[in-house]
Amino acid sequence: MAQRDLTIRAAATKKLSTLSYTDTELTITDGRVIQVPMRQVIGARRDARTLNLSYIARKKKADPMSLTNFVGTVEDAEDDAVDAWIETLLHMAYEGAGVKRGRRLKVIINPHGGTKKGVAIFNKTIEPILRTAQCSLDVIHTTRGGHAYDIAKTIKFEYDAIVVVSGDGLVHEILNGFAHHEQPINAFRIPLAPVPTGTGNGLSLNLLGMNDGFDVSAAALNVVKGLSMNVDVFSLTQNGKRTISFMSQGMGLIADLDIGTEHLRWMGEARFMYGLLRGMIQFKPCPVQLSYKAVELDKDKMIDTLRKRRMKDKDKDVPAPPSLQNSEAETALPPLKHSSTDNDGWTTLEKPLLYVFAGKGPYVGRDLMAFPVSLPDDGLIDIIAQPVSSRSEILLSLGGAPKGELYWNSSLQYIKAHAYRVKPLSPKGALAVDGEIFPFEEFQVETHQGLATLLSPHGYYAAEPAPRPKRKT
Ligand SMILES: Nc1ncnc2c1ncn2[C@@H]1O[C@H](COP(=O)(O)OP(=O)(O)OP(=O)(O)O)[C@@H](O)[C@H]1O
Repeated sequence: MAQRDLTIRAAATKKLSTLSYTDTELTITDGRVIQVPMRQVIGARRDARTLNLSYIARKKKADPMSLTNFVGTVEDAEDDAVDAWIETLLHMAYEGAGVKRGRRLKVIINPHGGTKKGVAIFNKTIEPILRTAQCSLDVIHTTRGGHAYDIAKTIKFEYDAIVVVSGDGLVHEILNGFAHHEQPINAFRIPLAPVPTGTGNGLSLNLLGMNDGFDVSAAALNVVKGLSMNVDVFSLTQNGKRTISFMSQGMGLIADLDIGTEHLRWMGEARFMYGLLRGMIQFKPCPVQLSYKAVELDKDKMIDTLRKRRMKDKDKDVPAPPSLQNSEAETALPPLKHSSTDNDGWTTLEKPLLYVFAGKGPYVGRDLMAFPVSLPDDGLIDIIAQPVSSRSEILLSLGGAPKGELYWNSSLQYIKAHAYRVKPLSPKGALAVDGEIFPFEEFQVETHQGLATLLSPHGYYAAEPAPRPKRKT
């Protein structure tokens, strides 16, 4: 058993400091007491008598996370004892939590994503964290649209994860590249870890939560320490062409938020709120017919299922990482289960609609928790369909959209389904798939349970649905 306490003289303060740890926490005591959850410890090394501890933490409560190094001279232990102390600490910080040390990473950076700061953020903040964690890096900057698709299509099975320094658009490209890989199932087993530097960073929000969703150091920590989480993805078939979608398909008002505001990219996230207000002023109905193969329509039951599942996930031991290689027979992309003429068990909604939005993962952006009861791997797609109602009711419901209060709007239909189909009733309209513009033409969507893999700090989506609002008396 390694010695649990070390005394070092801190280089910064020259004070004597005690270092100790439990299974879950590293504690540094030098007058102050600094407690660092073991999950946030990423490195420890000894150079002669100097000990260097590295962890990701906030300096002050309101600060973003950052890489912190605690350096000092060992006072009370032989080199061998210090090395054993370091090894036990690192074992608890990594293997003890089911995480491999020194991950091999493919890093794909879109220099043009969002406000074009991806490269600078990677160099200044992300790379030092990954290097401190002894990760090996194979970095590529995309040079054009479609580049990430090509990289994913031919990716070799030699990486523990792909780090996507960009927005949701690049994730969409990578998953579609996997679908055209010669071994698609094995390609989908490579975990993706987003670092939010795009305009739309819904995936980061879903994995890291509202507090950390835009924190690039928290995203880097997820790259180093995240656990594999299987997630459903969708096949969207339109005019015989099959596209993989991982996040959302939006029509009507909701699509206008995304694609009607492309030219306002400079606004950053504010562009979605602008799109929303503009859409509310126009208040155009969405000319589509929606049909779906439903599994659940009861909002209370969906909340209940989410709660039970969350409790199970929190109790779970460290999950075994999914194996990267499948047998030959299992490597083909799953065939489609639902034809475009399939009507058995399908329902058609015969109401004029203001918008239809379907997807996976609670958040689509900071301003909108559209699918609060979404589960990563239930094999279902969550669909919201808003029948035309009064402008004031819609505005009121959108007011609570960041917290998912939209869900409780009584006129909003919330459907969990295996598949759905949309037929446009007019040639004019907008369709956004994972935030990208698609032709406004008939399409069908079905789910593939647990096909893709993400790195996650929790093993579930980091979002808490708003409770049912109390009725006014
Ligand atoms: N070097 C490049 N030059 C121009 N476009 C690129 C380049 N690399 C990738 N792209 C394209 O940029 C698009 C946007 O990517 P991404 O989602 O990462 O950023 P974003 O700012 O969030 O954009 P969006 O809001 O459109 O999703 C992708 O469709 C991708 O094809």
